[in-house]
Amino acid sequence: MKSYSEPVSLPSELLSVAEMYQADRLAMEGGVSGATLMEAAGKGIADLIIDTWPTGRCLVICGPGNNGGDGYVVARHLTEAGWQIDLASLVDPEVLTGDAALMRDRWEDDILSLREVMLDDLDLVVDAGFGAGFSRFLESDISTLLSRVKKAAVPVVAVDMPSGVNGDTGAVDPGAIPAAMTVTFFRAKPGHFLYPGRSYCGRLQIIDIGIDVEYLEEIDPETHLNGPDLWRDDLPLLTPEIQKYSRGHAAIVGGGISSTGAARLAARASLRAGAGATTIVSPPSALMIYAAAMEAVMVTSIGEAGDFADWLQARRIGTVLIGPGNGVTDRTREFTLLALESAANVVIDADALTVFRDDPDMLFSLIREKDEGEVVLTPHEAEFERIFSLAGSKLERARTAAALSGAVVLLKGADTVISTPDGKAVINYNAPPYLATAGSGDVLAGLIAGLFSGGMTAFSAAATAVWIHGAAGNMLGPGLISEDIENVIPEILSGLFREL
Ligand SMILES: NC(=O)C1=CN([C@@H]2O[C@H](COP(=O)(O)OP(=O)(O)OC[C@H]3O[C@@H](n4cnc5c(N)ncnc54)[C@H](O)[C@@H]3O)[C@@H](O)[C@H]2O)[C@@H](O)CC1
Ligand SMILES: Nc1ncnc2c1ncn2[C@@H]1O[C@H](COP(=O)(O)OP(=O)(O)O)[C@@H](O)[C@H]1O
Ligand SMILES: [K+]
Repeated sequence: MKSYSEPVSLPSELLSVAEMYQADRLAMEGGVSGATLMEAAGKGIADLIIDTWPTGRCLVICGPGNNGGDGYVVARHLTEAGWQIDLASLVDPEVLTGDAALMRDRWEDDILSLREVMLDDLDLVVDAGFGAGFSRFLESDISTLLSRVKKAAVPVVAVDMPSGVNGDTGAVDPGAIPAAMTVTFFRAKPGHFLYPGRSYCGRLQIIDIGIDVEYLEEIDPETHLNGPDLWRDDLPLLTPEIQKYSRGHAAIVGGGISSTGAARLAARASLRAGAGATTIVSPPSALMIYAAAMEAVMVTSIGEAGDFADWLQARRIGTVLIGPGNGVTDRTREFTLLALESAANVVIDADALTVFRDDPDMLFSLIREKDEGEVVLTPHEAEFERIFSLAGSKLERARTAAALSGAVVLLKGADTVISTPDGKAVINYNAPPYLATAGSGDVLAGLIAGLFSGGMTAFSAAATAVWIHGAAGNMLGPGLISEDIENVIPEILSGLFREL
């Protein structure tokens, strides 16, 4: 199974299953019948198949609902185009109702039962078993058929969702099989982009079936795919009068003598992302290491927590990043609390999250009480688990965590989710697996600090940083190490600024 494919440009709105049904309803109220939508859906899929594969023999698997209805339409159009079609129903076709029953009636050829399905000499399978309406689990006769399809190694085209993949959560039934292509309608769903669902979709195609884009205004979707359209206008623009401190001064709290790399990576990324100045706050014992290693990044030595608070104020620090390589220590904890009490924006990463594992509520109440400045939390799954014990999809967990903590929560991974406390969320999809390398999270945290310093909001800074990080991963490709990432930031930023 191919687990990573190069990103393509797609509409940014993601609709939950309920929002998709709402779009469907609005279209019907607007005068487009359900049968017209279904006909357009099936015809659109058949056209894509005809454009992609040479004419051959295809098995269309039809389920009990409207996803199955789409399957009957695909079968009819492929037949008209000269394909040889076997059509099998997962249920007694008599149980179909509404538009699906209508499309079944327009199918003039045989309908096979599961037992009658032959998989020899097939060129393609169309999976129109279950789509948006899938719930519970795949029954064994269906799983058995799907596993036979998988064994036959025939390419599968999934209608809307691969059967067994949840459109809201990306959860996958053990009986589901990966598609070569998934064709969905109007707008994609979170389950197309959240793992493991994403790796079952193959190439995702979104087709227009006659639902007016104007309905998006009424639906007002809360989830988007991450991309420049969402935050390009927030990028900090430089004017001729600008000077370094008006571009923002970021402080990166550094760790002790044996773990200085993380803060160094973060500090350089912060400068690259646009902080006018960046200073590493070193424990006195490690000062020489930081000082010898850094050029443009400044270094200061602070031992006592009280001195840290005074320094933040005196140097008018706009953004503090704390956590990378800091150690799960009293110092990390005290400095985090002081940063939250200051007027600065705060990015809390790595050890500065873990250090609150026994009393996360204390952290959250300080974040919620913070007068000035915003907060971003950047946990990977294990760190997230330590401070939030939440069940549900990655999207639900990030949303709930943001609401609970009062911070923007950035839950890392191949499908990083970023959510605001009021539930606005993005799913990132441009990050290649080359980024799974030591220190890449430190660079990400530094990018957020730099963008935050430049004046972006917490949500925009987080979303922009994750997208730039992903773009860097794609530019660098195999062999990437975290030190490389900063080198391609200027080129990526130039591209973004050119589009302004
Ligand atoms: N929303 C839209 O705009 C459009 C939707 N269309 C199609 O309609 C689909 C949604 O239709 P439905 O709401 O009928 O949903 P589905 O056809 O995806 O599935 C629902 C049916 O499957 C049954 N079912 C669900 N989980 C099951 C399980 N584990 N085992 C056995 N049976 C199960 C349900 O009882 C119901 O009969 C979409 O995926 C799409 O393919 C298209 O026709 C075009 C327009
Ligand atoms: N398989 C993957 N595909 C894409 N991005 C990934 C993958 N695994 C990790 N990443 C990204 O790499 C970064 C790793 O961060 P983190 O886990 O904090 O590592 P570290 O602590 O070594 O810096 C995160 O931004 C994460 O989203
Ligand atoms: K399907």
